[in-house]
Amino acid sequence: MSGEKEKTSAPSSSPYVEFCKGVNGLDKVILRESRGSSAEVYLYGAHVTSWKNDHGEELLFLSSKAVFKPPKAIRGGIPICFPQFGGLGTLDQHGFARNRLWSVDDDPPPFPTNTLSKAFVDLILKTSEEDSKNWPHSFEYRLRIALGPGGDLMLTSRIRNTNSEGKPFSFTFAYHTYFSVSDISEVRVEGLETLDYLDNLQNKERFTEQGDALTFESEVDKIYLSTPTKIAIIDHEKKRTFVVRKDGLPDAVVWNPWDKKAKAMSDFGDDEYKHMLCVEAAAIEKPITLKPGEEWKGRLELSAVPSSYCSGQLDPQRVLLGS
Ligand SMILES: O=P(O)(O)OC[C@H]1O[C@@H](O)[C@H](O)[C@@H](O)[C@@H]1O
Repeated sequence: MSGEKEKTSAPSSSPYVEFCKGVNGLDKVILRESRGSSAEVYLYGAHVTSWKNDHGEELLFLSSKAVFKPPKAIRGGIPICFPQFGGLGTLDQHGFARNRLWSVDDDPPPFPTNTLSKAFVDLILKTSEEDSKNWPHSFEYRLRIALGPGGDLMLTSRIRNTNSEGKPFSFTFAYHTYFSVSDISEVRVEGLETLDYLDNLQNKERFTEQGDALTFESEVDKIYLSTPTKIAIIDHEKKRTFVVRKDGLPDAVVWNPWDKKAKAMSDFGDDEYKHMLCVEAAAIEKPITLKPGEEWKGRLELSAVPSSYCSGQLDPQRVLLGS
């Protein structure tokens, strides 16, 4: 894919980008960086299902019961919620992008910033006749998924209104990232303390978070509002910190189904809630509105770094203020 200009029906692979088949023969792209990190992306949903560091350790949670069969969305990895987050509209839960077959975009418009990465793939989803019945708008959604030389995973969404009759459209959005954690009761999230949130478990009522980092001992489903561009997920047991950097995405959803909801989900193991946490960079409270011809950009950058200890406590300043 990298550097290719011509449109070809079967994209050719390189040492950095391999086009192959995944579960159930679904088309899959593997990105590899020279130091050993990798990522896997299904064209079904433009869904990242794996992100490994240069030691080959998996950083995303993927359920052992995930169903790789349309129209079910894949449970785990990074589902794309577009054009609707959750049930906030008339569409099916989380919109349709996560259960559509995307195409490889052979000739994407140039990116304003130069990326050092050679391990990237550009995907595209356009309006289909079927979707326009429920969401009567014409759009082009371009997604670049890139692995940086240091193993960072970067997702850039560019969504354009291509309506020809002058109609604007609005949407809500989330990168529904499932992080893999050693034990949910040993995890802290920093960067969301003192913020307002809507609690999905209490009719989306608005509350204010206490001053401490978030910890987990029961089901959580909250939409934090106007969040900082950097959030840290600290896994004490693994001594690993995930850093989420986001741009164009003011909100952040934190979700763990805990035991009862886990049992109710057919594509999720009963105990798997212990090993995952969703922290989702999102635009929910204020939907994005695009006039015809306008484009919106939303960027997610994930990195995983070894945690450092400072008098028995992880030092949040180093994580959140460090570059
Ligand atoms: O089962 P789904 O459709 O993938 O959704 C999973 C969860 O996704 C979260 O983003 C929502 O806040 C939760 O309410 C929801 O349960």
